[in-house]
Amino acid sequence: MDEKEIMSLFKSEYEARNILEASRKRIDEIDNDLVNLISERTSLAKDIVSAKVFLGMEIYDKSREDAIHNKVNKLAHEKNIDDDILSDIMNMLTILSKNKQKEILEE
Ligand SMILES: C=C(O[C@@H]1C=C(C(=O)O)C=C[C@H]1O)C(=O)O
Repeated sequence: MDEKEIMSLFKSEYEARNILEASRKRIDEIDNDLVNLISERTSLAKDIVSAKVFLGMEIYDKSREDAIHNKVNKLAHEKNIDDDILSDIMNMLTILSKNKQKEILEE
């Protein structure tokens, strides 16, 4: 999009400020949802690590993480999101889960 095209999107400064404010409000709501979802994902650690101990499995499961990365890579392409960045985010989520699983075993 060139600058001329962007400038034609709004009729006034007032309108542009309103769009900015409404978009930021929606981002705040989405961030809230994301944190709640991350918390829910991480809180599955107790059930997961308990089942793994019973089954004699390690906390780290490479094949499961590879499957998650493949799935998210496909979604990144479908949604036109940078796949390396989405992969980094998934890595962070798996670290949260593994750290929580370790913490539970140390209790
Ligand atoms: C949650 C698990 O434990 C680890 C964390 C994973 C995750 O956060 O998705 C996936 C595989 C494991 O390395 C699991 O095995 O499912």
